[in-house]
Formats: sequence, C-alpha cells, structure tokens
Amino acid sequence: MAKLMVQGGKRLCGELTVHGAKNSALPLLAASLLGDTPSIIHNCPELSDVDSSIHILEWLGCRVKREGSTIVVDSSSIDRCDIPDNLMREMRSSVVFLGAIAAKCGKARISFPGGCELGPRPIDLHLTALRQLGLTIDEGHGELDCYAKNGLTGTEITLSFPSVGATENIILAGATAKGTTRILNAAREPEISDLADFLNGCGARIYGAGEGTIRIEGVSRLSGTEHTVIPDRICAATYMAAAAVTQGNICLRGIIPAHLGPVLSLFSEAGCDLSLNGRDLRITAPPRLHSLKTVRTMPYPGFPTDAQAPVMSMAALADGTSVFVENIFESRYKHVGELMRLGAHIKVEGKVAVVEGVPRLSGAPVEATDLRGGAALVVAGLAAEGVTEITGLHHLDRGYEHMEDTLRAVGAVLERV
Ligand SMILES: CC(=O)N[C@H]1[C@@H](OP(=O)(O)OP(=O)(O)OC[C@H]2O[C@@H](n3ccc(=O)[nH]c3=O)[C@H](O)[C@@H]2O)O[C@H](CO)[C@@H](O)[C@@H]1O
Ligand SMILES: C=C(OP(=O)(O)O)C(=O)O
Repeated sequence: MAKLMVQGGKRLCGELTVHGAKNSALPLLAASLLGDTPSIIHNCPELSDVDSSIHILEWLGCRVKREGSTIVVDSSSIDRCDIPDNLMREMRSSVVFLGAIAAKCGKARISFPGGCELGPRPIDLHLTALRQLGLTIDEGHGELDCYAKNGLTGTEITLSFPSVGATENIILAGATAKGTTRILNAAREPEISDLADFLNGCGARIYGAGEGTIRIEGVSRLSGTEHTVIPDRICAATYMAAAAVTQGNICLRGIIPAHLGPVLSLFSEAGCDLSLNGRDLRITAPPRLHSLKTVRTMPYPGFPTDAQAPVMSMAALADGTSVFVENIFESRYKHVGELMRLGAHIKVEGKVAVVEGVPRLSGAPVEATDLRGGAALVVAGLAAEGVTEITGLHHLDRGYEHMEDTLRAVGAVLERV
C-alpha cells in the first residue's frame, strides 16, 4: 500500500503554479461530447478523475488524444449512450455526462455516481430538472434508463438548492434543447461560468452564468472549440494553508484572485500577509497563526466547503479557538479524528467543529478518507514534528496533480513509498 511520508517542520519558500481546476475540467470533458467537430482543452490537470472522464469518453466511442495538459476530444465517432457502473462509481462528475449524452443521443443509460463520501449525495435535483426538460427516466435495479422521444425542450427550472452538478447537467442538456431554458437559484461557482464559456465557444447561447439566474437559448448544433481550464481555487487554498502552517513565504502563480474572495479574507484574518500582483499571489505567514472567528461553508461566493478541511489544519495550530460550520455536506468532518491523532484538539457536534489551537502537532500514521480530508493531513503533516505517514493516497490523486513534486519544489520534505 502506497504511503506518503511527510517530514514536518520545513518552512515552505519559493513559487508554484496552480494547475487547472478538476471541477472545471471534468464537466468540460463531458461538454466536449456535444460538438460535431473536435474540442481542444488546455490546462487539464493530470488527475485520476480526468483519466476516468477520458475512459468514459472512449467507452462512448470518442477519439481522445492527450499531450501534456492538452486534451483533444473528437466525438464524431460516438456510438454508445451508456456508462457502465464501474466507470460511474469512479467519481461524482460521471453524473454530468447524463445531460450531455441525453442531449447528444436522445437517450442514456447510467447508474449512480461515486465521488467523495461526504454523507448522502443524492441526484434528485439533477433528475427532476432533466425530467422537466422532457427526459423520461426509468429507475430500477440501480440503473437509470433515460430517453427523450421528442428531444429535449427548454423550460423554467427552479433549484431548491444551488447544486453545482445539477446546474451543470441542466446547462449541458439545455444548450441544444428546443427553446429557452431558465435556471433560477443556479449555482454561481466559477466552474459554472467556465462551462458556459466553453459551450458559448462551441456556439451555445448561455447568458448569466455566475449569477443566480441563467438563460440558455437552445441552438440546433454545436461545434468544438479551443478552451483553457481555469486555475484550481481549491488547490490554491490548500497550498496557501501549507505555507501558512510552516511559517512559509510562497508565491502562487496563475491564480484568479476574484475566485478566492472569502479564502483570501480568511488567510488575512489568520495573520498572513497577502500581496497580489496580477495573477500571482504571495503569502507570507506569521510566526504563529491567529485563530479564525467562524468559518461557515456556503455556496459560492461564500467560503468553499472543499477548502474547509485544509483550513482546519491551520486552525489546529493557531493561537486560540476557531469555529467551523459545515453547511453543505452532512458528513464532512472525517479528517477530524485523523487530525486528533496528530495532536489537534477538535470537538465536533453536528455541523459545528470547535478547534482549540495547539502550539505543535506531532507526526503519526493517519489515513486519508476523502480528497480534501487527505489534503488537510498533508498540510498538518508539513507542520508536525517528526514523520507523518499518510495512507489512502488514491483520494489525493483525484484532485492534486503531482502533489509531492509541487510541495518538494517549495522546500517540503516528503516522499511516496
Ligand atoms: C465534481 C464537483 O464539481 N464537485 C463539487 C460539487 O459537487 P456536487 O455537484 O456533488 O455538489 P452539489 O452542489 O450538487 O451538492 C451540494 C449539496 O446539495 C445536495 N444535493 C445535490 C444534488 C442533488 O440532486 N440533491 C441534493 O440534495 C448534496 O447532497 C449536497 O448536500 O460541488 C460541491 C459543493 O461546492 C463541491 O464540494 C464538490 O467538490
Ligand atoms: C468533493 C470533491 O469532489 P467530488 O465532488 O468529485 O467528490 C472535492 O473536489 O472536494
């Protein structure tokens, strides 16, 4: 079993480039199905979830070529409209292929998606919305058999929660539906805007992405396009946390500061000095981090749930008590028990975690049980005295490209054995 051995206590200094966003690259790869000419997608990170998306595209009959971080998808040879259960289970984003396949083929057969286990992750909002667009969905034996006899037709859809995945599925299905689709209470995450930008490059007419109401005027055909994936704001937050806990001083290159609003405020509150220069961000950590008042995870533009765990490792070492309220997922504190093995003092009650900062953590064997929880353990391990031995690395490989190399380049001492 692979392990990450992290020798803590090294100050991080230097610069690193933030790779493309997983949560953008995955829906863009699904969207590439819709064009009738090839799409070229730059800045696709090397992640196991990206590999899973490529496997799905190839299964469907697409020709996919990868050169470094550029992926070219030619969907003109698509000859299937189903995704087998083993590919569906590999990641959450397998579910956004549903909207794309249904739009392209008028039918689709899938099962339920995988992804990080953060409590129940139903897809009811996706299915209700797609039904409103005219997709008939028969559920049984763990499968969803979907067909749209008369094609998809635009309509007004109100989401009871601004679900990221459901908003993406509606955009994908609505782009070539007959007539206009309006999404009320749409997710506003930057990854939604990136998807709309990609599809508009293909000839779609999507207006208002990034706002609470999105209007999609269906078009009869889409071409391919050339597009660059936005930088990963959650990786940026994770590497900032790594600098913060090691009294580090690093420059993150290629970020989009506007995507990091509440994250930047939080690092300032912790006493870090932040200096922005265009798309570069320098973070200089204080000798001891300050505690954080209350970190409430919220849909964008609020504080992202995906950054909650790495930031909790900072709070674990801060001077004073910090409070976290996890509002998005029911069970997103699985890293707490592992952080406590490293000496953190944390109490969890329902959606609230109270973190009493300690002056130091000490290395121990720990297990990553989900992607960002694993990232939190790496962050904590970089600060802990001695060696932190992390297992469950497949979770990290879903979301961080060459994490060890990236951290080693800024002075961390860690290796995968
Ligand atoms: C691949 C990807 O982009 N993953 C991100 C996406 O996940 P994902 O798209 O799964 O997240 P959603 O925004 O859909 O989920 C948010 C909340 O809504 C609930 N819900 C969602 C859909 C549904 O049909 N019914 C329902 O009840 C979920 O259980 C959860 O409690 O957004 C999350 C919230 O920012 C991030 O943590 C994930 O990193
Ligand atoms: C929860 C995450 O991913 P997914 O939705 O793919 O499980 C994440 O990126 O933190």
